[in-house]
Amino acid sequence: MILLLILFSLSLWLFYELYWKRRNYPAGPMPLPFIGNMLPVIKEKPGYEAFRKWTKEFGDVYTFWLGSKPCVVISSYKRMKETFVLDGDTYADKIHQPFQDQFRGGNYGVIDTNGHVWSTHRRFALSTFRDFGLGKDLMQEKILIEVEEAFKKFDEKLGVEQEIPGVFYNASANVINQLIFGYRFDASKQEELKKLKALMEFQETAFTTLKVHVQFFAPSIGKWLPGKSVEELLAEFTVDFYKFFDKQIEEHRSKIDFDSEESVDYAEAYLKEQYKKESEGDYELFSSKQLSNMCFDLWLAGLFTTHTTLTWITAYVLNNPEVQKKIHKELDEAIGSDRLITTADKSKLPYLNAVINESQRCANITPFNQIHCTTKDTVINGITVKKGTGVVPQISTVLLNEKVFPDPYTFNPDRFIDGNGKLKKVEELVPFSVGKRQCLGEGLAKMEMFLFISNFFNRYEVTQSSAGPPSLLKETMFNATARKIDAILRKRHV
Ligand code: HEM
Repeated sequence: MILLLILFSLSLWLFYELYWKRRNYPAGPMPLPFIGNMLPVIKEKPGYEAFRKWTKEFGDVYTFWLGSKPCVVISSYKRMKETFVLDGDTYADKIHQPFQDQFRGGNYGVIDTNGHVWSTHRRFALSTFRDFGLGKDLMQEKILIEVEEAFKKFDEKLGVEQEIPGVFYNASANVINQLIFGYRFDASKQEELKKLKALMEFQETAFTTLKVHVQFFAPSIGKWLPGKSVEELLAEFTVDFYKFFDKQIEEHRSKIDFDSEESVDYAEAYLKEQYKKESEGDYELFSSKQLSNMCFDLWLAGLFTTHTTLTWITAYVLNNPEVQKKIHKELDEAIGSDRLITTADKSKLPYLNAVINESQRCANITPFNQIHCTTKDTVINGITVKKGTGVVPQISTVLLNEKVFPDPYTFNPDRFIDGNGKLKKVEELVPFSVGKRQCLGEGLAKMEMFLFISNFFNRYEVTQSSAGPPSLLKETMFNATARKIDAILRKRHV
């Protein structure tokens, strides 16, 4: 009798897991109880192939189960445009995870917030960055200072093997810190930078343990596994970051001239807006806690992605020496000296821009992308999807779509060059995602990539180290981080 009862319960449970809970979602791969569809993604890191295979099998709208949570995946550019762009408001929210409130101290920041808080602070950050970039060209000025500082570092070891990503890392950290807090990590601030770098490295490795992965997708199982929990790791990693941001904010507050209209960095612009709002009686929207969370989001999102992409571009070029020859030929014809290249030169360098585009496509640094969620009941591909359902713009599948990018795993910048030798606009190049949540730092990132890469290859001939070309393997999940790269640099203009 007991055995029959167990069998009956088991059958009911399997019926629920394998059929009933899935019946109102777009068809997709069969999820396993507790872990959902994570196994194929983990098996073939960083997961591109699992998503491509499901797109071929189920089409460009299917359901992927993150543990026990359904997530509707949109995996073609056409459908992403119909949903995330043309019906953007319906897809603008983000899935809320309880641990976010815990480490942020509430519902703060821009990456994880929704509604009025999110839209106000996204708009404010964008307009502040736009003022720096367009009105005064402050952004380019700051980046070019870092280009020259990076040159000084590289020049110390000309002709011998040296590590490239570390220099790009410091340069990217200086750019984002200049924009947020108005200063760079010069010789007197190296200890500070070292500590922040250690925290970033901790973050990149600590969250890759089995326990964290399982806890994220199947919390009920994950919590029993040995090791540190997501909550413990987040507390450990974020506490010192927030200390750093709060210290900078307090220093700014003590020096600020609230009567001057001009602001030289984001923190100053924010504090002035806070002052204005408070004098109107609003103490909530521009709170101090929100400012430290904004700094957290901008600092981390801005540094990790840019540094990783700069490293990948170098890795792809080192693996393709003929590409570097073409870059040098174009630079010699269009620039012809070692003067600093600026954004005014961008249109003269279509091949270099094509190399950056192709590197971003191949680097494909967000294999899963962020999980959005629907703000109301809606219909996707004829299927009703309830308010609050997870939805992902699966950009990595679009970047590897062989109909748009034939032989998608081959690095071929020429696919972005048209018959007249001009840069081709390819809409499916979406490394910054699409729609209302599209990357907030896209303008900054594009400027950084162009100024660093054009000036780097204009100044140096870059050859591989004795270890050979850098590995292009991606072994981590969710963030396709680049490897260590050693190379030999020689000046091209002497
Ligand atoms: C090559 C560099 C970069 C790449 C490839 C990249 C890519 C992305 C992607 C894929 C998203 C998620 C979009 C979505 O939810 O659908 C995103 C969001 C975001 N990025 Fe970037 N990013 C880069 C650089 C930057 C920089 C330099 C900053 C900082 C200034 C930044 C700040 C942000 C923020 C704050 C968000 C969240 C936006 C929101 O939820 O409204 N990113 N980025």
